[in-house]
Formats: sequence, structure tokens, C-alpha cells
Amino acid sequence: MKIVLIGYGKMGKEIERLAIGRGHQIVARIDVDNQAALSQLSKQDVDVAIEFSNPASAFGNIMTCIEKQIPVVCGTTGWLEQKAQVEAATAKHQSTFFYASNYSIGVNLFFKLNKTLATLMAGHPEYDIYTNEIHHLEKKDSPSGTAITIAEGIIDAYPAKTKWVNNEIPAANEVAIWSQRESIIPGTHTVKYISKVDQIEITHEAFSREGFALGAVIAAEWVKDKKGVLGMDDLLN
Ligand SMILES: NC(=O)C1=CN([C@@H]2O[C@H](COP(=O)(O)OP(=O)(O)OC[C@H]3O[C@@H](n4cnc5c(N)ncnc54)[C@H](OP(=O)(O)O)[C@@H]3O)[C@@H](O)[C@H]2O)C=CC1
Ligand SMILES: O=C(O)C1=N[C@H](C(=O)O)C[C@H](O)C1
Repeated sequence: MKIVLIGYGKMGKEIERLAIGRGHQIVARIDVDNQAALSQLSKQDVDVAIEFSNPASAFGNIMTCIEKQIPVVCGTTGWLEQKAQVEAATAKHQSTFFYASNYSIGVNLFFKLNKTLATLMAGHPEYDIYTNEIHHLEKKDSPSGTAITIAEGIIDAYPAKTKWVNNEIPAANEVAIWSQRESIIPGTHTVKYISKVDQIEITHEAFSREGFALGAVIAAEWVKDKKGVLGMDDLLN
């Protein structure tokens, strides 16, 4: 498979290592110093683009791919207020857009566990809900995309909660996400239910970026001949 990497930072380099190991070819690496190279590519040059850049540049990069009908697998977080525009453009250009806030298989299992736990706990208001994410000091967005997905999962399953807040004391209808930036931590997410007498806690801790990168390459292999707006639920089910 011919892959273009958009964003050649920590994730771009890890994806390159795993993609080459699985027999794929990297035909271009687009980063901040050669952004124009993306507009010169056509769908004949590339099977799929994998986009891990930053919150400010993701939308433009994705739209360029969609307009060229290059299938794009995006992992960049912190830009999702523009996702509806991307979905409309995908339909208009009969193109392909795959998105996940987290490509790790373990985290996607954790998302399911989180929803099941929230369903159980919805009948036990004596427990307060607490969620926490810890990431390395270079992370640009807060809260993490994964933490937002976790909070949305709780809101779906726990009728008394209708919105999330970040790093502020929550009102009764709010899920608090507490964000922490520390050292080189690849990504740790915790959900706790705390009562006066005990607590229930689930945590996913990534030991490296390998799980994220492998999931993105598997998504690229799966999506290359598909059309429409897709995500991890489509891939894993
Ligand atoms: N969904 C998932 O599973 C995961 C998502 N992520 C997300 O992926 C994104 C990237 O993470 P990470 O690799 O750690 O970040 P890095 O900062 O290490 O890499 C991002 C790279 O993109 C470059 N860049 C900046 N502007 C552009 C542009 N216009 N076009 C192309 N590249 C550009 C940056 O250059 P410069 O540094 O010079 O600005 C940098 O080299 C983040 O949003 C992060 O939250 C991360 C891990 C897993
Ligand atoms: O920036 C990161 O590093 C990560 N970002 C994603 C997020 O915001 O959830 C996924 C992972 O936690 C690593």
C-alpha cells in the first residue's frame, strides 16, 4: 500500500516504522516545512493518507485529501468543532474519512468498559464521577480527545449527566475531566466512581505510542477501498 504521512512528528515516525514493517511504502512525508507538497499529490500517487499533525492544521490537511478523493485516516485531536464540515465534504466528493480519538485497541475496549460501568452506576447517585487524563508536556490540546470520548460515553449511558467540563468543579449534571501534563507520559486515562465508603476505578495506561500507531496502520489497510465517514466501531465490529 502507498501511504502519505501528514505530520511527521512523534506519531508520524512511529507509524512509518510499523507501516514499513508490514510491507507498506511511504511515498511522501508532509510536515510543517513542506506543506505545499500535499497539494501536488493526486489519488493515483497514493492509496491512503495518515494524518497526525496538530489541532490548527488538521482540518485543512483533511479537506485537501477529501477534495482529491485520497482516503484519509486522521488521529489528530483538538479540531472536532469542524468535523461536521469534513463529513459534508466527504459526502459531496464521494470520498473517505476515518477518524478515531484513539487508535489503540486497548483504549477502544476501555471505551466499551466505560459505557458498561456508567450504565451500572447510573442507578447509584451516591458515587461521584471523576475522570482524569495524563499526557506528556508537548501535548497541545486539553482535554485529550480520548478523555472527551470517555466523557461522552458516560453522558450517553448516565442520564443525570448532560455535559462535561475541563479542570473545573462540576455542577450536578456535569462530568469533570481533570487534565494533567507531566514528563513523557504517552497517555493515561482513569475513570473513578467515589462514594463516602469506597471507590471503583478503571485505568488505561499506554506504555508507548506503538498501540496508537499500529491501530492507525490497521485502519489504513482496512479503509483503503471504502467510502464514507468511518471509525473504530466500523473497523472492530
Ligand atoms: N488518535 C490517536 O490514537 C492519537 C492521536 N494523537 C494526536 O495526534 C496529533 C499529533 O501527535 P504527535 O505526533 O505526538 O505530535 P507531534 O507534535 O510530535 O507531531 C506533529 C507534527 O506535525 C507537524 N505539523 C505542523 N503543522 C503541520 C501541517 N500544516 N501539515 C503537516 N504537518 C504539520 C509538526 O511540526 P512542528 O512541530 O514543527 O509544528 C510535527 O512535526 C496530536 O493531535 C495528538 O493528540 C497522538 C497519539 C495518538
Ligand atoms: O497527544 C497525544 O500524545 C495523544 N493524544 C490522543 C488524545 O488526545 O486522546 C491520544 C493519546 O492519548 C495520545
